[in-house]
Amino acid sequence: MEYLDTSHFLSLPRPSAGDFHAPIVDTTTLAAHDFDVDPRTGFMPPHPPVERLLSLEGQNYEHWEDLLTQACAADLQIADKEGGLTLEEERRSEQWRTTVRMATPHLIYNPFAQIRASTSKGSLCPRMDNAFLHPYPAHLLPRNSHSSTCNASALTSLSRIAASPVLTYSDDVLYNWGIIDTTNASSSPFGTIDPQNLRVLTTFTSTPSESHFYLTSARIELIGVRALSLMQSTLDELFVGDAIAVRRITKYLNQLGSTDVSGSTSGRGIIGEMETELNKMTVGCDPQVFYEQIRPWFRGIDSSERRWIFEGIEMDERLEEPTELSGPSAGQSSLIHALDVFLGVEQYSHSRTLTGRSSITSTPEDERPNEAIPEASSFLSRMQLYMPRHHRNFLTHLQNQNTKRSLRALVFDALASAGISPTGTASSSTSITVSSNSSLSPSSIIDTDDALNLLSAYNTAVMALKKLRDSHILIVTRYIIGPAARAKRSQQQAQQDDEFYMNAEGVAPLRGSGGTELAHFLKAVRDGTKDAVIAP
Ligand code: HEM
Repeated sequence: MEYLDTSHFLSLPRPSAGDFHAPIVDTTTLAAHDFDVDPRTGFMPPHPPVERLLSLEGQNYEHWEDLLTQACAADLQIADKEGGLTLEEERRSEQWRTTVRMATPHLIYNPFAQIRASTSKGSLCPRMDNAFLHPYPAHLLPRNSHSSTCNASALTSLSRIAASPVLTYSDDVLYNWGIIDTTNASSSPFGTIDPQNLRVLTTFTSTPSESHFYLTSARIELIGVRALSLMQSTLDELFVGDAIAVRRITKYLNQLGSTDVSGSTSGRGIIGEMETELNKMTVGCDPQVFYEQIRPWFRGIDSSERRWIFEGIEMDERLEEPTELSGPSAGQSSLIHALDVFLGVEQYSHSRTLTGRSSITSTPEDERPNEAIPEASSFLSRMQLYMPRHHRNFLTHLQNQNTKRSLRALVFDALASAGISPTGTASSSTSITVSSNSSLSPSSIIDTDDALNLLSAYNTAVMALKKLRDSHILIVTRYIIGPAARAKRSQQQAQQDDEFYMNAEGVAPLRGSGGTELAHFLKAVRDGTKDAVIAP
């Protein structure tokens, strides 16, 4: 590279974790691996994450691993569990915290190295934070608050790269798996990892329900690999933008969303397969176990009832108390967001106004911290902070592609080209006036059938996504809203009709681990998805 001028784009450094906020143009190629998206495993790493990180770049992580192993062995319990902690449980959790306090001043935690290793190992420190935090009994807490063990250097560095010091979806799902039968590691018909051959590495509760909860998401990620591949093919065809491209894109969209697809393993489109897998949550994850034992471990600052305290923060004046720390949520999955962006649905489903937070709870403007992404960001933008950096870049890239050549614009342009207005009225002339910024190539003429087929395939894919969200709402109802309502109104008979709870009055707004007022938020996202359907 020495012969290139320093201002040549190939000479520009690739943005590193530390340069996240630096104004450097990302000149990396558009190859999938630059975004840590593997053609066989998508957002999951192609190889099983290392189970025990001993050292990385000359730094020893064995002590951190030991502390985590000790936390698992101590069978730590959530402090505000039903009936509270027993004295023995309290003693065990305090003993472990003391070990952490004594050890951490001597342990170096380098989040930069950790994040570079993220494709092979989920972050240790965030999982430790949650283990430190949630078993803390109220009467032992300073100022009756939670406390976190994130040390000074970790907080400084993490805030610079806008990564979360608490647990994220990628820690729980993307980098928290191993293979059950290693002789059968790639037996999937699609040449990816067999979704049924996965096991979970670390859980908080050691319950099969918690493992099943993570594995369901992991399996959905693996099904989604084929969706990513169709997106890639569609983007290639969008670049061509002629009549053949329109027909090919129609085929790809049918594979994505149709209910009757030849060659599909389930007879459903890929989004339908993802929905089927989502519904299998009920097969191995018990709603009551989830609500009472698992979910409390996922609380973030914005879904906690108690304020968090960051031990040691006062020892470094450069540190600011984080205000944006949501708990892990599949809302942090890049896959569903990618589908939203690709289909051009996100402007409806995740509009800027859809923050997931009520006006009552949002921080007044003059008290807002100076963050890269402001408090009033949409849920989608906020959740991107919790994604691995390359995946976040992938979504940004997809969004940038949309401003140049969007699938949704192609549907409108193909209809216009065929003389059909999106409201269904055929124009008197079938001649085409291709505007200079049309998604179609200048000499392309799209006939009526092709345009209508494209419209139908597009709408079907959007409706498949809406249907996935319908099922998700039912899952959330079964796993959170129902148990919460039952807990609150235990004297009343459990209501059979799940949808009832979504509409029930008098039930205080429940918060998701992403900090949203979940019932209102999820319905708004689902309805927004439906609004993206283009009327034929
Ligand atoms: C027991 C299972 C599940 C529960 C209880 C649950 C709960 C929630 C909640 C409460 C939210 C609102 C955001 C927040 O505050 O966290 C949410 C959002 C979300 N969840 Fe789940 N979830 C579950 C499983 C899944 C799975 C397996 C997926 C993968 C497809 C998923 C995908 C999403 C997405 C994409 C969002 C963002 C909203 C949207 O775009 O529709 N969830 N989830």
